[in-house]
Amino acid sequence: MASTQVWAALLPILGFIIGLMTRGMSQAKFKLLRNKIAAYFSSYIQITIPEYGADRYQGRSDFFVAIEAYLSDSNSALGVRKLKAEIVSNTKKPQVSVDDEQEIIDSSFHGVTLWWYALTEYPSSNIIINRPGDERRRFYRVVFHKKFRDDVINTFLPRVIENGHTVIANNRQRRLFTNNPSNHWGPTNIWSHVAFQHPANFSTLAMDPTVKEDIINDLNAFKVGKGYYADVGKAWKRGYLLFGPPGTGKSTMIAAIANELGYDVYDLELTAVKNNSELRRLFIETKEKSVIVIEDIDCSVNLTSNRQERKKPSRKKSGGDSDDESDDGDTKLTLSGVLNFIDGLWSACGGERIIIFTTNNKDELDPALIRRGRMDKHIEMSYCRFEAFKVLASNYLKITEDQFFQKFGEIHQLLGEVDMSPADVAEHLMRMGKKDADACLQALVDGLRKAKDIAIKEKVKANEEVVKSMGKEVIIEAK
Ligand SMILES: Nc1ncnc2c1ncn2[C@@H]1O[C@H](COP(=O)(O)OP(=O)(O)OP(=O)(O)O)[C@@H](O)[C@H]1O
Ligand SMILES: [Mg+2]
Repeated sequence: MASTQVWAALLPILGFIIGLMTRGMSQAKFKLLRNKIAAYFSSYIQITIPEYGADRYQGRSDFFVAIEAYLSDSNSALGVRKLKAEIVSNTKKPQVSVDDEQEIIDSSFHGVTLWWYALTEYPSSNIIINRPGDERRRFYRVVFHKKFRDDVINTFLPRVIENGHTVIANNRQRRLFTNNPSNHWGPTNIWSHVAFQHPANFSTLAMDPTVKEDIINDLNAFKVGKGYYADVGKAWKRGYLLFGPPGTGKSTMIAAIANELGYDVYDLELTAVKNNSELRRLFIETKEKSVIVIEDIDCSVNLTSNRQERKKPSRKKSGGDSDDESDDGDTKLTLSGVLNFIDGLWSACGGERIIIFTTNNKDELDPALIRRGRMDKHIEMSYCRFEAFKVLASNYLKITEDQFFQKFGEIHQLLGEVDMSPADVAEHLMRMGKKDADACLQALVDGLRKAKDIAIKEKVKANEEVVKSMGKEVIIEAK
């Protein structure tokens, strides 16, 4: 009762103070102050996320940046009138975010109402300003009822961070990295990069449509598979082995995979890697959401013989071949180092990586390198058959089977008899110097006929040589 009387006496004084404080204040600022006071007296709590931590040199807080991205994309932000746009390095378009002093009402979390504020403070004390921007403190503040405290902290805020990261990933200019030889490493330039702008995608990739669909499903399941991988206790990564003759689309497929997933690409040149520890360091420096590629793995380094040499001595441990470091691992790149790279303990750091090997000679690879679990999916890129040709015809000439029924029939038959790579077929379909689509198709028919003649002649010659050598054997046996 006594406290009620005290409040009754204090309220007019409080009203007077608020009146004084808000005199001449803009409506937005008044709203902020009102909410601050409400939060203070009511059962609402607030969490503040500053742009920089105690050490400004560590850069902007990841949490702050994620909230900025989350709010720029959230439906709740649609009602906000004041936005700001900046060109941030490594982004494809201007990054739009909510401007300072704005209030956003967010009810995306099971209908719970949360209020977000984008705020800036200018410290009044005389501080020493070292860098432009140091004179102000920006932060986000989220206010909500205290009964949702645990849900907000344990579920909502982690979701905000995740959604924010997704928005940032979608807006960022993707990069193609390549490793520098170790004698060029400075403090940071272990990988160099350029913007990744390869136009390949799955709709323009010519291959068996069922295999293509299977790969797309596999990739999409991988992308959303974080929980699944955690449940089954596996690192969140997947290995693909692409094999097939030259010009069948292995490199094109890598670009299509990176574009499909929206990942960066790390093109790892093994010949520039001196030893196993260098390889491990390169791996640690890769970021998640990336495709790590080793092209022509059979030609890169002599990994097969390495393993065979190492099989002979008895020092091979019994626990498998991925975790034993050979003595020469400090001076050389060994198979053990590459196996560790793919699925050793280090490979689990970060997660969300696709590792791709390509080769023209799958049979020459060491089985340990490509066993399931390391290279989970083996994809054969084969010579161009009719289904693949139809995709190329549509890509290059914008034509379908109904328009050139007869020519398509002839090509169908020839592609069943002749092994021609999609790269060669594509070359015939290029319009360079040809009058129209019909001329391109005719060029392809001619090319296929010629390839067929050559193949027949080679077969006849090979048969003759077999007969000749058999004849020699018969004579030797008769002797
Ligand atoms: N399956 C395909 N679909 C669409 N285009 C293809 C396909 N295969 C090859 N091409 C075309 O041929 C060119 C060469 O293909 P790519 O470099 O992907 O072959 P590759 O299998 O990586 O060859 P290599 O084994 O020599 O590295 C590409 O630029 C692409 O235009
Ligand atoms: Mg290639």
